[in-house]
Amino acid sequence: MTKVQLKGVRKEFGAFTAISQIDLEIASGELVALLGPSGCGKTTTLRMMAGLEVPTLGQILFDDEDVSEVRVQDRNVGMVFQRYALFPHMTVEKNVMFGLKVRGTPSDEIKRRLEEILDVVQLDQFRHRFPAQLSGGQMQRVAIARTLITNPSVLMMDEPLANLDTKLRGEMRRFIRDLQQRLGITTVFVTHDQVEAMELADRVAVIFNGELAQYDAPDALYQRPNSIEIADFMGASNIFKAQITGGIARTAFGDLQLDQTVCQVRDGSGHVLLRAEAIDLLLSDADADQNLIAGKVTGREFFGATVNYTVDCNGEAITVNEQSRRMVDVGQDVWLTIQPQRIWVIQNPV
Ligand SMILES: Nc1ncnc2c1ncn2[C@@H]1O[C@H](COP(=O)(O)OP(=O)(O)OP(=O)(O)O)[C@@H](O)[C@H]1O
Repeated sequence: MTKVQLKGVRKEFGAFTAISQIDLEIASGELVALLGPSGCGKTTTLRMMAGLEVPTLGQILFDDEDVSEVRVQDRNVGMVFQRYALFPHMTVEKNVMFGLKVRGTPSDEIKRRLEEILDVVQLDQFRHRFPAQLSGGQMQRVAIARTLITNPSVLMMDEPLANLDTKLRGEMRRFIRDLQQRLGITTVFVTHDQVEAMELADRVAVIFNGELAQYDAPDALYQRPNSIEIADFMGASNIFKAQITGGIARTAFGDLQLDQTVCQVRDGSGHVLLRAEAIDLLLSDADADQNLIAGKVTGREFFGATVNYTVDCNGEAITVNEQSRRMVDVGQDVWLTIQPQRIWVIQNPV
């Protein structure tokens, strides 16, 4: 298990700066997702960790040792890409063994590792098949096995599930998470999918425009984003302007009592973030005595297990998400309520 650190890392391609400066520490055995929109610099960051790109400035350390100048083949990292890059003319087991063969590993050692790894990735029954005879998920498991058999100290995955359909992606996420936890291998995973990052990672590094915008555990990132851009990127639908005065947020639809142990606010302007699933929708105002907002349902989207309501509250459209145990009709007058500790405030800089 290896600890990975990036210290003041910058990457320029000619006159273009892809990464302005990144400091990041990945603990030994941790799974970290690099998350961000297309072109933000995720792959460049991963490639620098792997040794496929040399940083223009800064250092990359593996277990406190500077590896910035160490070549990719000497860094002992395992790479898995979106495209599986399997050898089409080789069977599963030949593909998996390939890395050890070219290293000249003794054949009995290769055989022992092969059995171990085919068992780990549950590919034993497919060992004599060719890549064309496998599903996308199976091919990706071969690609992972081929990397793991070389015993890398760090596993690096660049959008490995991007080619798979939604259901298979879900299965593969659980597979990768299980595998990573069983092996305890330090893993860096590039994705532009927020849900994937949150489901898989111990911590998520959000990269915007070549900078680390936030580095946190998934729940912290989701509940307590440190900017509106991050809140938006993490799928928040209810972000409203507010004026903060004495622990109260004044909004266009009314005053909201805040919990100052959750967000230490000072007086000034900013935005409140109300998670759609944290809001209760009431048909009468008798059930709540604080943070009560009057409104009218103007839209309903049914997703099966859950339903989204759009509620007009004094001209602001608030989204409420609840389980679809009941259905509230469009046009119905309602009240919304939210507990102070579920409100997050993003303040404008002074
Ligand atoms: N070899 C290169 N030469 C010049 N510019 C490059 C090179 N590699 C990457 N870039 C640029 O650096 C920026 C970051 O690219 P990178 O591939 O790291 O982004 P990304 O976040 O992984 O995006 P995506 O999700 O689309 O793969 C992009 O603007 C890209 O065009």
